Amino acid sequence: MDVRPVDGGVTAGTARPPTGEPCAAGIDEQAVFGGQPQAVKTGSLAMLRELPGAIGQAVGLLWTASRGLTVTVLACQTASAALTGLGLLAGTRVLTALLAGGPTPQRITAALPFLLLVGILAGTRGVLTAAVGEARARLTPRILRHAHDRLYEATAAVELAAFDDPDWQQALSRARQRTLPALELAVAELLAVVGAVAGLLAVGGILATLHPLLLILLATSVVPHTWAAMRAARTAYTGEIPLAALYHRQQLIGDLVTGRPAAAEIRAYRAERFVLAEYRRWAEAVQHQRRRLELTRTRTTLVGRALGGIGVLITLAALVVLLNAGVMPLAAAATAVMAIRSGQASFVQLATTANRLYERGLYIADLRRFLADSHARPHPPGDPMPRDFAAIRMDEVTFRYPGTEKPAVEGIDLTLRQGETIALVGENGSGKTTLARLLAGLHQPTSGTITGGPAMHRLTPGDLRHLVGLLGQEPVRWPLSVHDNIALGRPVPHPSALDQAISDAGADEVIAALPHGRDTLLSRHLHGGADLSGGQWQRLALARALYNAPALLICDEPTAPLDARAEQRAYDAIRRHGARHGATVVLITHRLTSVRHADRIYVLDHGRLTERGTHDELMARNGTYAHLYRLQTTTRPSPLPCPAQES
Ligand SMILES: Nc1ncnc2c1ncn2[C@@H]1O[C@H](COP(=O)(O)OP(=O)(O)OP(=O)(O)O)[C@@H](O)[C@H]1O
Repeated sequence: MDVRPVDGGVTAGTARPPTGEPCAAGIDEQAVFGGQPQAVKTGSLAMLRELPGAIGQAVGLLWTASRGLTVTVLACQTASAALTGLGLLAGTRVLTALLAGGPTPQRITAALPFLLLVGILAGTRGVLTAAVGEARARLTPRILRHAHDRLYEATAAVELAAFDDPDWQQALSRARQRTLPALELAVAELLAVVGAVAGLLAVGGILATLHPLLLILLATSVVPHTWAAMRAARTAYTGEIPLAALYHRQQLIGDLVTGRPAAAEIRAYRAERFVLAEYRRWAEAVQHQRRRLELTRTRTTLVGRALGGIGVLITLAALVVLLNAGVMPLAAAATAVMAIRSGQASFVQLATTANRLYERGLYIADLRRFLADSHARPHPPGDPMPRDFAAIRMDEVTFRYPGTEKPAVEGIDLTLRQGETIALVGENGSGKTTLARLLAGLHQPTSGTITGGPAMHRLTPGDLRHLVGLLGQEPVRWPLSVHDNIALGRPVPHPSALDQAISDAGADEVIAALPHGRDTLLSRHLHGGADLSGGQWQRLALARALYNAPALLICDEPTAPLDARAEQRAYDAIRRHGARHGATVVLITHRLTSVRHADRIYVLDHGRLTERGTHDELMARNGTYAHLYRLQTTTRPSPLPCPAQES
């Protein structure tokens, strides 16, 4: 029994593709295919055991998509196979009539009704096949839509921490890349399995009626074909795991070569030859793997066909013996030959498609596991918080990202009062963004408590949207209209909210220059769309953060891409927002001249709060803050006047 992985990786022991040859020169297979995949049994016995479950899953999917169409499609497929059997029986009657004694016109006349029946059966079968095709064409998009819906719904509802969990990320990528395409194929394969089983039953019935020995002859002739078909299908599946991983790498590089984001840098660094060489390396590995798979498949099929030929010879010889012995009439023998050939085709179809359907079942089970895992990690719901809050208090808060040992922030004690402006400063990686996300309730502490504030675990997502505005370092560039980029589907808090947010953020100048104003689509990939510079996007993002008049405004490096005038205007807007709405502002920036008038400044070092106080207190203390501040103000001039200096 084979034990194979199914999640895009292979175990160290099975890292090599099926032939056991190396993957391709210069490619580290372990690095490509992954580390600790989950092993799944895909041997023949396992397949036979698990197949009913896989069929049940596929039928369940069809049933969910449409009960009526499911019944139609399965009934038509079964009826179509039954008609094949009836056609064979009618054919026997035609042959019997034609081979009987008497004048030819009389024999033809006797055969005519059966000939007509053969024609009618063939025609009806054609209609049923068309009906199956039609029902399938209507079912498949429904199934895909349903599965996509559930995947996106579960992903949108999952807690933020899941995105930092490599296991969840891998499961998501597997579900998107492999399960969804597999669903479409599973529908076709389920129908093929049903058709093959019904066809086999019909053929088996006919052969048993003609002579029970014919059933054994059928089995003799199909075993080699069936073995080859199953083996080829399994080879394809196991070989596609490394192939998918290699193809993914090829695509990543291919996207860099053909995509706009990397185009300038590739040219500036003269990296054209390097990226092309890298692309070719992966493309060659993909080609190599494909060739190997094809070779194995061809060899297996050849062996199967050769052995199948021997089986057919044995069958024919046995039929001749039966004829000679007078056990079977000639017409029955001719029908037996046709029935055996039809049975062979059904067997091979059954072996191939059942094997594939089982494999699709593995992918579908992946999706189910992913959905279950995602549903187990929802945005924690809770009691709605009042729109205003008196304070947010953190006690001994520690947070570790999933799969990491070292805490990103550790032992944080901090109280943030309504209407205050605080600043988080510290070197790269010291934990500022993580702490801000904890304050916003986007992460839950690994240990310690956050109370009194708009922590997401105590709020529904809808409540949170009223409380927190988040202006990040790299705001999302939604390929939507300017209006939607700012409002993001949130209800209008007051009639002039949009105008005010746009004007406060300095986005009015940006919008004025766009061809369709607020209706302009912001993506050059869309017809009639426009794109913005980094600073212009940032102004829209500030408008997005201010739009809903949040009680807690978190600004993480809000002005890095802005020009001096826009930076000044942005800080003015943030300050004005705090004053107008009594909002609390958390400011994260490396430009220390911008934070000196904050109510309190917190200094983070390796995830711990090491200093806290006003600018003057921290300067007097002469610690890290004072050192960093002097470094900035003495070695290079401040890029702009401190916004607070003006007020
Ligand atoms: N998604 C993540 N998964 C694992 N570790 C992370 C993740 N994001 C951040 N970290 C780690 O957490 C620590 C704190 O990161 P954080 O982004 O909070 O720092 P920061 O002070 O905001 O840095 P910067 O000034 O560079 O923006 C860093 O050591 C970082 O490597």
